[in-house]
Amino acid sequence: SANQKVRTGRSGSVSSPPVEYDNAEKIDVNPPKGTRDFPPEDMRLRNWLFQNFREVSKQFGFEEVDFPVLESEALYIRKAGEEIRDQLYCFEDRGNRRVALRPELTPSLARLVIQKGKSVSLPLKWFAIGQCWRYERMTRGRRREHYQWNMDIIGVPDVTAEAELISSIITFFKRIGLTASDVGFKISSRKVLQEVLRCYSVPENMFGRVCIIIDKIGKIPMDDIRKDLQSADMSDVAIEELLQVLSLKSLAKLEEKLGASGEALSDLKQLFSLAEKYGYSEWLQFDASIVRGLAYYTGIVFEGFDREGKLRAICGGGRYDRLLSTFGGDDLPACGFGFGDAVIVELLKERGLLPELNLQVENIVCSLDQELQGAASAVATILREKGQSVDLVLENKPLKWVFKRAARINARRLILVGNAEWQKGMVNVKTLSTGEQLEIKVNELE
Ligand SMILES: CC(=O)Nc1cnc2ccccc2c1
Repeated sequence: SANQKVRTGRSGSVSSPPVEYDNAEKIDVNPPKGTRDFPPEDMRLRNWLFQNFREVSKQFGFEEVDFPVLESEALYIRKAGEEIRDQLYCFEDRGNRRVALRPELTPSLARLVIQKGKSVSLPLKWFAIGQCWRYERMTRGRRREHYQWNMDIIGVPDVTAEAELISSIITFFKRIGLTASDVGFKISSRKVLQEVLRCYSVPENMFGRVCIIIDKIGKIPMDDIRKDLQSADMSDVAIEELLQVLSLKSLAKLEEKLGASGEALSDLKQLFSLAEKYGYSEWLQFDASIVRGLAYYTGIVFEGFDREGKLRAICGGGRYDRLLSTFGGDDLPACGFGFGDAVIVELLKERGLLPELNLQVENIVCSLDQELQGAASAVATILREKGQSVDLVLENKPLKWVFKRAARINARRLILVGNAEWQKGMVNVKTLSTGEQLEIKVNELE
């Protein structure tokens, strides 16, 4: 804008020092493209969602962890052609470091596990709720940030860990009113893919890339999928065989295809039998086409979906036994999931399950004349020290205004501090729902 003195700072990608804004111009009061504010009513819903995430995590014995939203870009540079890489919110900071706003939480968790090294006893059961970022050309008008709930188990090689993680998500779904007829989980294992690729002697280092290509099935035309697979050194025969295996929806059919000896089948059989014991079999189905879009998964993968098929995946996760060594650490068996804050809210809206969350203040306290303002604040303090919430009227307002505010903030009681009563050490307490009015000694307020 005219008032903005553009400094002839250094050009290029190095982030330039802030420019001077002359605030005579009106600033844009909307948040940056693709981001959201959380005014009170939205913040109540977000807090309700996160409270449920937290309580389930606690119920499963997980400890909360957190990491910086800003990480070294190096954490996310994987060469498998992931979408998350194309959309990395990365830049060079003023110390010329390549940094990125985190697109996911798992790499930070892996970094912290390596940093903690031998000083932590396994298994680790950690959870985090954090804002994640992507930089998309706004042509797609999609959001550039969302919050993710992550739960990870580090140090357990068996599928008992995956079974426990799925159980925690089902517990969450049940808490917010969703049942197995609303949502389900598609389960597979990347070892299915691995066993097929080995049959056709596709080099191991193509594994991550092939997974990312397969994850695009249903999102881009099949011809492009085939072309991408050819560019990943796969023969046409191997491609057709792979696509055939990926269309399988029963473990019996998979066994016919791969034989009973592979790890893929034994992992899946064990997981489905554990599901039986947990009592959540009806929530799961085998679906060989599920690979998930992150290169580092190595075993079981799963995603939560809405059975009406209108929405994108609700959550997703899997085993990633090799991630730590890609950061130079010693490998540890690991599995986890990410659960975003967007699709779940769309689903709850669809199902009419959004909770009614109103501001609720117990008391509104106001003085009936100027010189009693101090008395009113003393009454507010007494109530607060008893653990009650108080909205103290801070200006000299007419009673009509006070009643209107009391209704808007949904106060249970109106406490009026008036001269005559105050002389007797009393206040006037009005229960707003019934209109009942009492004179009560200040020190008998509860
Ligand atoms: C539906 C939605 O908001 N998705 C979303 C929004 N922001 C992200 C940011 C980083 C990574 C994934 C993201 C995914």
